[in-house]
Amino acid sequence: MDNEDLIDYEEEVPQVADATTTNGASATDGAANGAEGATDTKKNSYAGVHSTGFRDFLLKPELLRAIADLGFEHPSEVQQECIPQSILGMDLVCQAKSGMGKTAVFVLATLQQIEPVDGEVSVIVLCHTRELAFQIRNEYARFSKYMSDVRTSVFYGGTPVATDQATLKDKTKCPHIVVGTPGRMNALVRDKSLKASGVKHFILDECDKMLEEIGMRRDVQDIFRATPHHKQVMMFSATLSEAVRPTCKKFMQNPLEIYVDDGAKLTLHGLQQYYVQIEENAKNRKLNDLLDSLEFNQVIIFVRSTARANQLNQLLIECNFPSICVHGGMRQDERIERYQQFKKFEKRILVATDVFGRGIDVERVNLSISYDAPTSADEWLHRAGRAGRFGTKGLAILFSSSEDDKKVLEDIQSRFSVKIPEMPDTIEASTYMN
Ligand SMILES: Nc1ncnc2c1ncn2[C@@H]1O[C@H](COP(=O)(O)OP(=O)(O)OP(=O)(O)O)[C@@H](O)[C@H]1O
Repeated sequence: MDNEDLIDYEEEVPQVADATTTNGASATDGAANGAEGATDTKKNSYAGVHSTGFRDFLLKPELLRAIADLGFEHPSEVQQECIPQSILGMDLVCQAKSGMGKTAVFVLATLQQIEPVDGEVSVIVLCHTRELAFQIRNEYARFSKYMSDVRTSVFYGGTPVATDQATLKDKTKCPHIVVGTPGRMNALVRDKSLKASGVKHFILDECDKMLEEIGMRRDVQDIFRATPHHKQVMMFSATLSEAVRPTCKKFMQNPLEIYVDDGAKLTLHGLQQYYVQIEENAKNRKLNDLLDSLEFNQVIIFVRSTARANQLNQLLIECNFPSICVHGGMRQDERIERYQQFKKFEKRILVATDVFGRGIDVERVNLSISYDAPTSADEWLHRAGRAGRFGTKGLAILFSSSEDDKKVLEDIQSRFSVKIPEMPDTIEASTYMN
C-alpha cells in the first residue's frame, strides 16, 4: 500500500517499537498456532474467564444501568482487554474476531469520558457503510439511554445534506457525538457546518477497509486534519494485516495495540465453514436446495454486483422464499428500511452485496452463503462472521466456480490456518443451530 500521502503532522513521531503493549499471550499465540488445534485452547473466550464484570471498570452509573438493561452479563475478552485503558483516553488499535463486541468498547469509552458542551461535536466515529453508521448510532442510543444530556447523530450520503447542516447549526440539536461515513462527513467539515475543533475522540471502525480504499482514506485524512492535535484516536477491525497496522499507527501517538485474536485464532469457534464446487449455471438450483434443506433462522446471501443481487432476489421471491435485497444501487431510505426489516426478522433471507459484508450485526443470522466468492480472504472472514455473532453457532458456505474462486479459497485457508472442507451431503442441524 502506498503510504506516501498519509497525514503529515504525526510523521516525525518515532515509530513505536513492535514490542508495544499488546495482549501478550493472545497476540503471539495466534502466529504460533498453525492449525485448527488452536481453536480448542480457549473455549468460550468470547465471554472471557468471567473474572471481570462491567462494574470493575468503574463506569458511570448511567452506563452500568444501560448495560444491565441490555442483558450484558460479562465483558467479552476484547472488552476486558480494551475498556480499562480506553476509558483513560489512550490511543488504541484493536483487532478482535467478528461479533465479539468491539463496538461496545468505543461506545462505552467515549460515553464514559464525554463532557457534553452544547454546540460542540466532541466525538467523531467513521465507518465504511451507511447501514453500519446507522447501526452504530443505534448502539450509542442504547448505551446512552440514561444520559439524557448527550446527543448523537448519524450523517451519511444519499440523504439531503441540508438536513445535516440544519442539525449542526442549531445549538439545541447539534450532536455531541457524530457517527458517519467519510464522504458526507468530509463534506460537512469542508463547508464548516461540522466544526471539528472541539473533537476529543476520533474513531475508525472497520479501519483497514477505510484506510486501504484510497478515496475513503483521503476523506478520513481530511477530517482527521480538521480535528485538534490532542485527542484520543481508536481504530477497530477483525482484520488488521501486518501491512495496514503501520498505517493505522500513523494517526496515533504511542497507541495501545491489542490483537486479541490473530491468524488462526480469527476463525470463529462456533462457525462451520464449507465450500461447494459448482458450475456458474448450477448455482441457482443448488441455492434453492440449500435453502430448502438447511435449517436456518436468517441467512445473508452475498453476490458480487447490484444487478446480480436484484436478479437473485427476484428469483427467490418467485420461488416463494421470504427474500429481500440490499445494495448500493437503491435509494438510501430504502436501504435503511430494508436493513431494519431484516433486523426485525420481518424477512428471513437477505441478498446483499458487500455493503453488508462487514460490521452488520443481526443476531439471528446463522447462515452466510457466498453465492459469488469474495475477492479476498479478509472479506470472507467478515462475510462469514455475519453468522455466529457473539460466540453463537453458525454456518458459512462458499460457492467456488472459477480458478479465481479457488485461489481465494486457498488464501483463506492459509491466512487463517483453517481447513475449509467440501460441503458434505448432510449437516446435522444441531451443529450450526443454537
Ligand atoms: N458483553 C456482552 N454481552 C453480551 N452481548 C454482547 C456483549 N458485547 C457485545 N454484545 C453483542 O454482541 C453482538 C456483536 O457485537 P459487535 O457488533 O460490537 O461485534 P464486532 O466485534 O464489532 O463485530 P464485527 O467485527 O463483525 O463488526 C452485538 O449484538 C452486541 O450487542
